[in-house]
Amino acid sequence: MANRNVPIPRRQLYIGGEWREPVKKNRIPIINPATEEIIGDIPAATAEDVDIAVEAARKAIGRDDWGSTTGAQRAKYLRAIAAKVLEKKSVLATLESLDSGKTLYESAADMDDVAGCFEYYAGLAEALDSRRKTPVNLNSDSYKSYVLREPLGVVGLITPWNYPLLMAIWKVAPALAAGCAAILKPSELASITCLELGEICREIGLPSGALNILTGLGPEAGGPLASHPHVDKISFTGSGPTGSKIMTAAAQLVKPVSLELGGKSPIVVFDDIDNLDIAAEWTLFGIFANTGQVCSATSRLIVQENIASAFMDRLLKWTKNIKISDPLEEDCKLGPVVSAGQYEKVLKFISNAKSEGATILCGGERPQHLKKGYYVQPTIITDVNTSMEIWKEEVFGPVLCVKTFKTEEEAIELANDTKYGLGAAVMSKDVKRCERFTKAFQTGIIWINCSQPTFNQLPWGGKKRSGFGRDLGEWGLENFLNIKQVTEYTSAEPLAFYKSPSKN
Ligand SMILES: NC(=O)C1=CN([C@@H]2O[C@H](COP(=O)(O)OP(=O)(O)OC[C@H]3O[C@@H](n4cnc5c(N)ncnc54)[C@H](O)[C@@H]3O)[C@@H](O)[C@H]2O)C=CC1
Ligand SMILES: C[N+](C)(C)CCCC(=O)O
Ligand code: NA
Repeated sequence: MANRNVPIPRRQLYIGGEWREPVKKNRIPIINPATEEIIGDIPAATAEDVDIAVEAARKAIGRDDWGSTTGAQRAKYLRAIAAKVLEKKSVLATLESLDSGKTLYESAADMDDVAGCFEYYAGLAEALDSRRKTPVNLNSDSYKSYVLREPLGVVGLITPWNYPLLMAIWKVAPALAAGCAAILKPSELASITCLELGEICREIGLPSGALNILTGLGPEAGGPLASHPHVDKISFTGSGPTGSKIMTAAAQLVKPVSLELGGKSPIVVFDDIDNLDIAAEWTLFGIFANTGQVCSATSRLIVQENIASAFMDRLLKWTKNIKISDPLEEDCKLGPVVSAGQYEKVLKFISNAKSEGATILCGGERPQHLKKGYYVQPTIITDVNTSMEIWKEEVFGPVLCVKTFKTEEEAIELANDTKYGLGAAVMSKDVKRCERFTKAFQTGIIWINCSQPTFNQLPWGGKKRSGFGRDLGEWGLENFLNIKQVTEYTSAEPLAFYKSPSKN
């Protein structure tokens, strides 16, 4: 077992390059979901602190040490942060697991991804220097033009608890690469590693105010950020209802938002797959990785009828093999869900499915051997119909629901039978069929013969109620740029639109 005695640092808000006590001095307890124990606390920001942080961010943009940097200069900061994250990887990963219940293996992988994301956007920041000013040919003798890509300004980044540091970095790295000054508001359920990012920024000497970190409750800290008149954009990842509130607040000021909001993604398995075990493992990974707390989790299995019984048999055998334990134990593959609230919510979804007539094929309860902690067994639910809650609503827990199909048309209809549109997976060795599904799936992310692999280079986001806008890739950077056209009149001739007074 990893060292669970890693001390939990007691931090303040990170504003203007310094640790600063919240104006109202409130703090929120940190709960370890594996033990239900309070292991520390985080500062709770309110509107007063948001004002101070926005001011610090605006100052940073006005100062040469941040506001006049080239992409290449900012890339140096991003690379220094990446190196620090790797240097502190083992402590950061342990803190992430203690705070969120994520398995240590997954937390460590997240820290590699965090460093990789900073490195990736360091490259894009450098490349931005040659793209900063693009001449545009107007086919005109009288006008000359160019287009500038500039930092958008002060941006608010509101992020969830399921990948606490990684989801923050998907926004922080491109925002800093673009030259924005950012205010990060992580989830109150898991903020430790985001506060440690503040310490890293201090250590590497990131110019003050370029990144500010405000922990606190959603309505008290996130709300004032979303409605702040001097915040130029909000980028949000989290639940649909909160996304809707943020969009409403931002709409009052016509503030742009990008929203990445959950899903109910399908995985369609065809009878032509060569290997049931390979497909079964991807299906498992698609719903039980991170204990199912993944916005893109493929939580609806749609399997061809003639292989359904064989496939479900394999799936059950694989599921029985998942080690459920304290997330710091070696080989743990399923930890607790993040909080008491999430635990109650997941169990309620399961009991509602039962009362609506579905069958709990496996799991559905707390594991016998774990008396404390917010643990839920990996759960597979069959005899599901499309009017059931379990088919329609995002559980955000280790719960897979299953339906069978006969024809391709039926599979597509089932796959798209959702208000969400984030991800979708198809498992088949028929290349043409996979192409047909790629076109038919109404989502922003398509996985063929896999589920969940994610790369910094690729756009991440959805359609329908899964939101709009894209994180990652060049699209992630564009989120934080203002496109400015500059047009110059170069002719010596007058405009000659009005009657000239000199001719009176
Ligand atoms: N799509 C995704 O990646 C995620 C989906 N969820 C889903 O959402 C459900 C609820 O989880 P929560 O932690 O409550 O998610 P949430 O969407 O409420 O929280 C996400 C972030 O928004 C902030 N927030 C909350 N209310 C706000 C407001 N009025 N104004 C501004 N910011 C606000 C939170 O403090 C947090 O930083 C989960 O059970 C899960 O189903 C949760 C986290 C991530
Ligand atoms: C793809 N993965 C699992 C690394 C990240 C998913 C992001 C999310 O849940 O919002
Ligand atoms: Na926690």
